[in-house]
Amino acid sequence: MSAEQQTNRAWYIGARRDEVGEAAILVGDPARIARIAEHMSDVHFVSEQRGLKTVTGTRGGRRITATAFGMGAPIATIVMHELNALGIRNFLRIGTAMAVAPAKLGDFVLADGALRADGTSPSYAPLGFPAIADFDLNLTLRERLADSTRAWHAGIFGTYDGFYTEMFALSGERREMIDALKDDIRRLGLIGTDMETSALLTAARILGARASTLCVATVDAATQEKIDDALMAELEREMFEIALDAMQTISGL
Ligand SMILES: O=P(O)(O)O[C@H]1O[C@H](CO)[C@@H](O)[C@H]1O
Ligand SMILES: O=c1cc[nH]c(=O)[nH]1
Repeated sequence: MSAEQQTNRAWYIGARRDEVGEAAILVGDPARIARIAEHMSDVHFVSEQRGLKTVTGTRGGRRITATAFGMGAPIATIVMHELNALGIRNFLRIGTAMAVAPAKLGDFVLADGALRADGTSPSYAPLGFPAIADFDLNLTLRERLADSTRAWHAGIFGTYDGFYTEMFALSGERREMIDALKDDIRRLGLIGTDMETSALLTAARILGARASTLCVATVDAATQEKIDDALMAELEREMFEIALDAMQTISGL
């Protein structure tokens, strides 16, 4: 696919071309930007616009940008699209996902692809078009994950727009509907669910970029149990290291 039109300053994230690096890490939570910056040197924080925070820093001699999109596929793809228009061709989303057995709370889950139940990816390509992660990037991530002491799983994610209607039930009535969806998810052998991966993988292919998703499994799909904050903080630091190592290694496109 050909690359999208290029720009020197992105509309929503507000970054100029000289403020971004050669690869990008996309996070949801804006609080992760200051924390990932601690894992890089020579950091530059881009002026925040619309709550979209961006930092660029050096890791292993490469400039890497991290931007926080907040939540959900529409804004995640806007951020990817704008960084791509600034010249970035390598993307990794890192964050959290709901775990589907055999993945357990605290495991890493790597998306080889994703079921497209999001509403944004059809604006990039029809539903028959697969949402597949970049093979080289995932090989690099697999090698790095193999060196970690944590359990990890690679497989297909499911990406959904409705957090309280498709993933996490607050009421008993919703719980029954969501449990029925979870039965399908288990039958299909998905390893995790989130709100962005299928849109990002589809958009990246169309934009001529490579992309993948690496998450910590933070909510158990069957029980709705959540990971505790101390373990999450530890896993987040490990996830930053794995992601930055992979993005400093991967090159080209
Ligand atoms: O990966 P993080 O930023 O934690 O985000 C995850 O949590 C949010 C709510 O489900 C969604 O954006 C989802 O993908
Ligand atoms: O339950 C969860 C946890 C993280 N991310 C999601 O999209 N869902």
